[in-house]
Amino acid sequence: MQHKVIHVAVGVIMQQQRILLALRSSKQHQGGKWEFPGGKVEAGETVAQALSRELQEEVAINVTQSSAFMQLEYAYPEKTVLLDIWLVTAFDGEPHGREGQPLRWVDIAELGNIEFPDANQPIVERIQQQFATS
Ligand SMILES: Nc1nc2c([nH]c(=O)n2[C@H]2C[C@H](O)[C@@H](COP(=O)(O)OP(=O)(O)OP(=O)(O)O)O2)c(=O)[nH]1
Ligand SMILES: [Mg+2]
Repeated sequence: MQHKVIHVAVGVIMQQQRILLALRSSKQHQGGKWEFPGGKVEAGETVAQALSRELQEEVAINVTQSSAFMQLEYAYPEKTVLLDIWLVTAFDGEPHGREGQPLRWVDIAELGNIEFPDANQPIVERIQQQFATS
């Protein structure tokens, strides 16, 4: 059966070769896994607007510099998502989990060791390709 595709704004928040991750609560879809903060694009919003809103709501930052990074559609058994992934390279504020979720900064080189939602593998590969240090 063909379901509606859920459009999601996702922020790869980068600072000094590290990326900010948040733990999805066990009650959420793909719960217990680490994610790039973000959420669903609402009707009438641009993706950039959704990204700014979600990052303010979830991790209390104000995005000041971002650029489109990649898009990826992924079919979970229960829903299909279109992840619209943006690189956030500057922001105001000190990130904290406004919904009680733990946050962590992870070195780009360590991203391969993190348990992400199943859709995220190509995102991790692309970040590591583009920002490899050694
Ligand atoms: N934010 C985020 N969502 C992801 C990632 N990878 C991935 O498959 N997803 C999926 C999980 C969810 O089905 C969907 C995002 O929904 P969400 O739960 O963040 O949406 P939201 O913040 O608007 O939350 P809610 O109001 O519906 O509770 O995208 C990721 O890295 N970050
Ligand atoms: Mg969310």
